[in-house]
Amino acid sequence: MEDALRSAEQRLRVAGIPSPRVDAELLAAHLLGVSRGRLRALVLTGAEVPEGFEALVEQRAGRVPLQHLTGTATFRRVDLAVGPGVFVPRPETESVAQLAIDRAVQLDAPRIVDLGTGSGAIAAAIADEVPGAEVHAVELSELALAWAGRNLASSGVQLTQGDLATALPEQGGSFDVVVSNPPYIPPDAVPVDPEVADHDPHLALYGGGADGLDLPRAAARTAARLLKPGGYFVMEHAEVQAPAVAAFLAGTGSWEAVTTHQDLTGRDRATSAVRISERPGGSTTNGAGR
Ligand SMILES: C[S@@+](CC[C@H](N)C(=O)[O-])C[C@H]1O[C@@H](n2cnc3c(N)ncnc32)[C@H](O)[C@@H]1O
Repeated sequence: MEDALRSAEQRLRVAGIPSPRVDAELLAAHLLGVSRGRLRALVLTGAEVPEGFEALVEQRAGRVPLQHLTGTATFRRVDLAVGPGVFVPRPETESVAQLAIDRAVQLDAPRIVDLGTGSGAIAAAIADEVPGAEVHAVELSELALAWAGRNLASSGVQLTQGDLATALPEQGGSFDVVVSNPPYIPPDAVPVDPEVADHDPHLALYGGGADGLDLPRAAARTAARLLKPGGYFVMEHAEVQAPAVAAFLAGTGSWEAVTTHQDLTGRDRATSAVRISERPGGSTTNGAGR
């Protein structure tokens, strides 16, 4: 098998795959139904290359996402089924989920909503890691909803089809945490990687407006509507959008403690804020007596 893995690695390198050896091993492991660690042990024993391996390598060389070929994406501690029609969850979003989890675990029976849930990644991770949480997830796309339905079936997460701009109209002021990784790419910023440009749904990528921030602004408005005073909002965005996101949150008068957060590579990829309650006279308080 080592020879086949080497030639697959070479084929994938030429095709521009950033991690050719890892991808080759993961494809072989997928076909054999074993972990990558177990695959390495099998390689040492001289095991045969699995049937169908070259065909999968060719598809990967054609820049079909690895996760579409294996049918799985791992997000924090959960394995999610993914494929055509749904956004493949990204490692940087794990840090956004972490922020929501860190807040939620401090609360008794917190109510949390994930706006634009896609595969259900953030909602599933929160349900997995926050005992006693009531988790909701909202998604507009029929195709993504089907994947999320499958991934969230045994999680207890309440999945709703709807627009994040108008989501959960009966539940205003009742959530402790709102988390979102909304579409945020500006219309003129076409993704470079074919895996993204050709395989992630456009509905998952483009945020609307010249700056790509129409949907993030809508998510923030919805978060302000859904959160209790003192509730926590955290949202992913592009690095260059961090100042604009902080500015529009600070400018609404609905938020305090607006904070930019870095991902694991040190880039400004998320912003959080705490909901202030509105008093009749227009002044605000976070509900904590200040
Ligand atoms: C960038 S993807 C993130 C998916 C998932 N939360 C994740 O982090 O992997 C954005 C998601 O928002 C959904 N979406 C786009 N517009 C929406 C809208 N107006 N209302 C609700 N969901 C929307 C897309 O279909 C997509 O699943």
